[in-house]
Amino acid sequence: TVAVKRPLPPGPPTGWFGNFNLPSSYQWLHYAKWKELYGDIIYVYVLGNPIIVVNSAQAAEELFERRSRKYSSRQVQHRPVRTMVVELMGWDWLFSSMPYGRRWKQHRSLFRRHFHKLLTSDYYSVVTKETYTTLRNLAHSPDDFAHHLRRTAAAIVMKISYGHEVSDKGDIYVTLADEAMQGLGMAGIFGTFLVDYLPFLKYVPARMPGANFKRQASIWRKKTRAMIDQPFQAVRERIANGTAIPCFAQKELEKLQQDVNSDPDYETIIKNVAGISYAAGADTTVSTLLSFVLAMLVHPEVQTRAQQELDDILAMDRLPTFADRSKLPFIDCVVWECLRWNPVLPMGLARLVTSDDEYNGYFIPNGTSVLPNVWAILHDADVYPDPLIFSPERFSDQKKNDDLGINKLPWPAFGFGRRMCPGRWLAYETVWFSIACILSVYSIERCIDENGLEIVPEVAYTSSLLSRPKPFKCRFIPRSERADELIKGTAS
Ligand code: HEM
Repeated sequence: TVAVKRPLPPGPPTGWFGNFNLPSSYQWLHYAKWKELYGDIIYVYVLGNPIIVVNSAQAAEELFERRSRKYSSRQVQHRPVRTMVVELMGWDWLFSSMPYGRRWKQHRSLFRRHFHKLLTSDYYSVVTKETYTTLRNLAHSPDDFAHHLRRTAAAIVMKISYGHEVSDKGDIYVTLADEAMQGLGMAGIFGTFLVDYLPFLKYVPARMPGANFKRQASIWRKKTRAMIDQPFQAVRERIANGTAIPCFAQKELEKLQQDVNSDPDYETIIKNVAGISYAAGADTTVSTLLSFVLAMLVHPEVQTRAQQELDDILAMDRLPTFADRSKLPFIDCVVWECLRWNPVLPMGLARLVTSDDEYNGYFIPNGTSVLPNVWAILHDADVYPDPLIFSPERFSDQKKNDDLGINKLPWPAFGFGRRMCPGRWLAYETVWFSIACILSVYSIERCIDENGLEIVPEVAYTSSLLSRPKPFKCRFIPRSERADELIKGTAS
């Protein structure tokens, strides 16, 4: 029999030399537009790199979930090489970018052992303490709300991973990690640097004209190493001098010391897993929280409704606890809508197909990079009516939604299948608790201009791999004298 050659999925035509430029900003919006022209899956061939963009939930489910065996890898030794980030900038310890295989599984299973859904209650006390600190910080310097929210997210993961108490300003490890992450944010979208497509460019000497990327990469590389080495080293030292604070790194290191048959590489795995919570967990959580603040300014009616729900349960006399969760369903809807409205990773994290495949009659070649357009999936108007509107109510009657086949919970914000975000339980609880606490004691209000008119901030997001609201201003005002007392009371 003669094999029938299937066509590649449709997509924009590439020039003779494969000289096609992918959109370099707000990719998700471009690809969502292309969906109207080319459909659910789009094929582009850029300088020898086949790329597929997945634009619908249905295609994402089929490929990433049902065919997860083929679609759960990131880069391998060939393409997409992500040469800039992984090889030149030293992010090889990040298991979110590891190829599917034994090494990734070792990392992921160690991570899961500490961040499993059933274990999130272990972290309630850390989340509560750090959120309370934020409530007080918001009273002292409300204009710095973005900084305070960031501190909460950073402090929670640093405490859990390293037992490190984050200081309010200029924390040593947070500063190190932020500097390293800045480079990742800039280089993180596949194809930002030409060297991603043409890996041999990595051999270009750094002195050469045009080799700016190499000089930049070596500066970033030092920061990347410091971020992963220094806080871990501090835990090792504390164990050695008997002052260890309970945390992920301490527990695993002590276990390792008692295990005579351990794999010598295991300490590296512990170190890598400790480092990833900050890399993957801090900015993602902050972005979601900033989306929440922005949404409250643009949709004050949502804030009123959420506060009504909180007041009915708490009578404005106490702060919420995790035990109140089941009685505050609207706060859950707000969290889901924050995750959907402007997803933190609008293009998810790229995957790699590890053998030839076929989808809907189209051929998908081995080695194709697969980019999930999470933004398009969560803004499909057939599934999320009025997708651009922030409307938590859409999630309030899941039974009715299921019957109508609409408003599915936006899990794609956390990715898909075997590589889905393993930190999602902690992330969700952190965001939920912050929102519940903030709204129970603060009113988030618009600033007033010189003519006494309210300023409605623009809903504008950055176009980086990790998208966050562009800076905006607002006011955090304690809702009452009792609210003020509750905020002060968190210090005790
Ligand atoms: C609202 C906050 C968060 C969002 C929206 C988010 C979203 C995501 C997404 C979209 C992925 C890629 C999944 C895929 O390829 O299908 C991912 C991966 C990952 N996330 Fe999160 N995340 C958040 C918070 C966290 C936190 C707090 C942690 C750690 C404590 C974390 C740890 C990870 C790790 C380790 C991976 C890599 C998984 C792998 O490749 O196997 N995330 N996250």
